[in-house]
Amino acid sequence: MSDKLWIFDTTLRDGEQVPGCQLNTQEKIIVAKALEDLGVDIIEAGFPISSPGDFKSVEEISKAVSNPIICALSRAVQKDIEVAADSLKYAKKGRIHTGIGVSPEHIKYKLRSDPDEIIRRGVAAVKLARNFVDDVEFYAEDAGRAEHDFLAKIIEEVIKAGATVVNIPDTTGYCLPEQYGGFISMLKNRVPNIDKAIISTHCHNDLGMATANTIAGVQAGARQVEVTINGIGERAGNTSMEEVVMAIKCHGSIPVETSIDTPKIYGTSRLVSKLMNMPVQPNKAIVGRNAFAHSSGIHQDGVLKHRENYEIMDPKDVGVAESSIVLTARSGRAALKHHLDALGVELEGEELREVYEQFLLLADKKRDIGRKDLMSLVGKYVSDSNFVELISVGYSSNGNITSQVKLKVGEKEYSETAEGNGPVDAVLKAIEKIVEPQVELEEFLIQAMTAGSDDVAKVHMKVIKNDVPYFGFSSNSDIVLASAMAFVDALNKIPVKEYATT
Ligand SMILES: CC(=O)SCCNC(=O)CCNC(=O)[C@H](O)C(C)(C)COP(=O)(O)OP(=O)(O)OC[C@H]1O[C@@H](n2cnc3c(N)ncnc32)[C@H](O)[C@@H]1OP(=O)(O)O
Ligand SMILES: CC(C)C(=O)C(=O)O
Repeated sequence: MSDKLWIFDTTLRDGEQVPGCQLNTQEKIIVAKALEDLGVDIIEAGFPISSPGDFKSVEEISKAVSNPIICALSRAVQKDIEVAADSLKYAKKGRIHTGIGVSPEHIKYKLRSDPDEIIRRGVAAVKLARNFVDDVEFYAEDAGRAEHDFLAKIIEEVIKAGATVVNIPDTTGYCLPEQYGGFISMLKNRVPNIDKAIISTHCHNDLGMATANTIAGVQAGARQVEVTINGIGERAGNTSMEEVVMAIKCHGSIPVETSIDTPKIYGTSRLVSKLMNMPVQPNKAIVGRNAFAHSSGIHQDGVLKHRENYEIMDPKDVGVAESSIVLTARSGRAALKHHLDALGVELEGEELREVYEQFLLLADKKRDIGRKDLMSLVGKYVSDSNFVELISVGYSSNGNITSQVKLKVGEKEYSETAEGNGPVDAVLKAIEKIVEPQVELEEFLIQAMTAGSDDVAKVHMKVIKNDVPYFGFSSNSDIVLASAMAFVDALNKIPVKEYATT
């Protein structure tokens, strides 16, 4: 039987401490609802004493969200705790998170205090918070640099005072996994009443150890993890939720389970990144753009033969539709063939080898090769199916723009007219009317080849039919005609049998 691992999300508190990432109340509510939907157990919604805006956000999140516990942060200061309690008045389940620094540095230089006084203030803070809520979490700030004896003592005392969760933060991101796990084991072994509280991890990433330390903490007995989406947070950030959740999911040997609905991870990551205006680094584990992108030949061949050769998790499990095979100068024939097949160009043997040689010459010059490049490489191999034939294209403007299009589909000729917000739109709409069942136009790119007004327009188009993408290309000095030709080119890539109902 696995234990429950409580997921405490602090994206809206520690995550929001990232310079330039502050959110307004409405944006915080959007994130809080997404976190609820994702399945987090506790949302740390803010530090209410810090500003009227943060107070309001905690209040509004308490109203907007019903399943997770809503947590408000405070120092071990009477006013902070009273204000935190007030901000939680609408929460169905509210928690006050209070605490104080416990390392020699914090006690001496930050708080200008002594160990006995720190224990007294910690205990008083927990007792005061318990007057307002039953759920009180105590943080032993900078526990990662604390002395074991003192940490064990203060944790014992705050549990006696009523703390239901004890948080052991590696505030400065200093610990190595063995050391951090050692703190948790030490507390489990030495604090007589430790089983009366849940031990929580809160790790910072200053040495890139946040996830490793959190996992070490869980392996040593912590049953709550404090995490943020995309690992955002003060300085180098916090432990990233997606990493911890997926590490646990991938390693059945860690005897805990979470309530996170993992296919919602990617969407939540994008939402937070967009609202906080904070791009996700491309190589970020789980949610980075390249997390499931394979760019070198040996890996691509391996993935194409059997995905698990190079993937330890299914991208769908975290909400990424599929892995991608990116064509670069390090790609091999397997990857090239994979992309050509997707374009409907089936090459083998000598033909494939010939195109591969050309591909490498191009790939050495360009960083990555797109579909347009491929189409120009294989132009002579593309079958020129003319199932759909463009006979004529015209349009008139009389206030409204109306197109007239004549197409031959199979053996039959069709004429259609359509209105649009410009000639290109009107012409494409008329073609869409003729070509049943409908295709969906997903990408449409017009590029000028030179800079003159007599320029030739290059058009690239992607249409979707039955979830399969088809690409069309053309060039002409008449933009409207070039667009119609690219559309028809894409339609001709669709297998003829798909037009059976026409
Ligand atoms: C580890 C964490 O606390 S992470 C959260 C960090 N987040 C924030 O700091 C954002 C919110 N903070 C704020 O808005 C402000 O700092 C406030 C409202 C809390 C305090 O503002 P001010 O009263 O102007 O104090 P200031 O920020 O300059 O200094 C912090 C004071 O709190 C004290 N303090 C710091 N942590 C604690 C604590 N956990 N318990 C008690 N006192 C503390 C410091 O020693 C310092 O006191 P001093 O002025 O007597 O030396
Ligand atoms: C408030 C505490 C939990 C904190 O953010 C830290 O120690 O890093």
